[in-house]
Amino acid sequence: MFLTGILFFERFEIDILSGKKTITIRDETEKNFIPNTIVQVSTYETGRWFCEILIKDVQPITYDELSEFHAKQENMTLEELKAVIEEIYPGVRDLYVITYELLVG
Ligand SMILES: CC(=O)Nc1ccn([C@@H]2O[C@H](CO)[C@@H](O)[C@H]2O)c(=O)n1
Repeated sequence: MFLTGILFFERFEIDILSGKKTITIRDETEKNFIPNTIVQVSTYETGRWFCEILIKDVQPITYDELSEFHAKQENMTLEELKAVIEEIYPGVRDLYVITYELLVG
């Protein structure tokens, strides 16, 4: 089955709603998003809904392939992005870049 909802840490909500953060990087448990489908977005902490996104693309990537290009789309430096991913997914090297467009905020 494909995924129709996604959770984000509250600390990223403002960046998502302002359009500064246009990708998320997830592990294989969250790779089953389908391009051109709408996904409901809620906070990880309390499950509070805060927007809808349109999935544009899902592409596999390894941790070592992450670049300034991805960091810019996360509104972070590459060092910050790698630290965040290492914190959320310690030791995971096979990841997925999910590109999305904000629909309702
Ligand atoms: C709530 C939960 O289960 N998982 C995640 C996993 C990732 N992310 C964010 O995606 C980007 C790359 O990983 C970074 O901006 C992360 O902080 C998130 O907000 N929540």
